[in-house]
Amino acid sequence: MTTALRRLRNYIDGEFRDAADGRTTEVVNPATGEAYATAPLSAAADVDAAMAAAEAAFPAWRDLIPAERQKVLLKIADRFEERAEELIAAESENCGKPIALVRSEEIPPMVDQIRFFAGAARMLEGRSAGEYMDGFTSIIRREPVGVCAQVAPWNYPMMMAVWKFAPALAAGNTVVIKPSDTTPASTVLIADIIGSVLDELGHSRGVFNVICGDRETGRLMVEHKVPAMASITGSVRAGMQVAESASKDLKRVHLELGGKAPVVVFEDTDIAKAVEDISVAGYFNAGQDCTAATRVLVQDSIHDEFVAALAKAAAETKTGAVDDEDVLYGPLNNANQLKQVKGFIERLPAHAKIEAGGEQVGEKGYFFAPTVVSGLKQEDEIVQQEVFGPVITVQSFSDEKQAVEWANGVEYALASSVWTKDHARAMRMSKSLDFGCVWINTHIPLVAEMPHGGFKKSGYGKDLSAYGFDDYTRIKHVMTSLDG
Ligand SMILES: NCCCC=O
Repeated sequence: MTTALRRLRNYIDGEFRDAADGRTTEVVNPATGEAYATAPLSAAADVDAAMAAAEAAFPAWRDLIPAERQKVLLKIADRFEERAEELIAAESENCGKPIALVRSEEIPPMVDQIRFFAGAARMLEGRSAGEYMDGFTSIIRREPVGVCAQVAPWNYPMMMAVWKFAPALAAGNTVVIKPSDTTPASTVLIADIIGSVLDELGHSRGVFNVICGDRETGRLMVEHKVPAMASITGSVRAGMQVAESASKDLKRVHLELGGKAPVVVFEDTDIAKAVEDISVAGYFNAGQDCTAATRVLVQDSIHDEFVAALAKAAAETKTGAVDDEDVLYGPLNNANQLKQVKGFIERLPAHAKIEAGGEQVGEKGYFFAPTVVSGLKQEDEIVQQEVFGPVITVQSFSDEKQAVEWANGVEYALASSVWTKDHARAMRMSKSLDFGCVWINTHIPLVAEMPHGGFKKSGYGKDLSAYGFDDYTRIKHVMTSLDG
């Protein structure tokens, strides 16, 4: 007996709609490998409709006093809490994520982040107004950018949607957001939540629109004439395409494109604590995290002890069913990602050694074992490229200079960490590490008040924080004559 697939829809101007031409894609639960829903495969007509709704809603939303936008965001945050179990269920089915961890690790920060941006809505800053030429006063207006086209990734579909819509709406922009084609369910649910709040508080539902679809849909959004800004979290390849498309009409671009975080462990570190924290930061969310503690560089004097402890921690780490509370992570997000991760392992050079894991787990779904690979060289593919799977690589370094050179010797530059009891060394390393974030004796925590974003091929623009908020605004100089 076949069960009917649930039908997800776009959310445009306050209405749930199928794609105009009726095309759909199947949405697969990665824990089972089975389709559970269909989602629209949106094309130009759908993108036009969503952009038109966001464009029509923009003037009224822009012109609200910030306190009114704050009220909307605070209510959205409350509603996220009230409907948390629905969000958790959707996200867990989207991604195969352990239910208990979505509840404890995703819902509270998301709610906090929305509340942070609700506050930011009332903190639109400009530098001092004043007389910079005799007889004239200059002031700064900080304004929203306009309609924002936003493309979210599949690793944290709900949270990345929050990182995009919350600062954009707080600053007075309107939004058209596209979830990944593998994970649309939680974003469609978010549309229901935001739409109902907008309605209750008397605002146009066109302020927030969701378009489901694939890369081509994303391209149509970015190239569309309406949005003033394109924001994407995704691969370097996707980011470069967005930057190129956006350059045709000089749209503002905001890119978060992944990482290859070095985890630099010096010989004076507390090995047991470092191993415990690094294995959680490397395997959480199946390593599908752009800041994952994926690339360990360990000082040669403690290398063997450290690798043995890391391999033991990997063997004790559990992946499995969404309702198993002992599980640290679920499956890889999709069949293609499983193939990618397997490919990295299959192509390992002869000098590499698999210390733990290295294979798929179970026959159903896309689970992969917690893996440790040692004996690697700086130029190896698995050291240079983002694996986005539960794989921690280990290299052995001799001194601080070599550690810095290897840590910085990749094209990504999002996050990093240094592990040492020597404060001066930690401070020297935090200056030398060429990454958007340096953690000291920890790895992966983030807070709404601090920026998340990288350098080099990790992209540009910040998420979270007042810096992220500013990215969704533009500044205008107004100069007035004092002669009347
Ligand atoms: N830990 C959150 C990282 C966001 C991007 O993957």
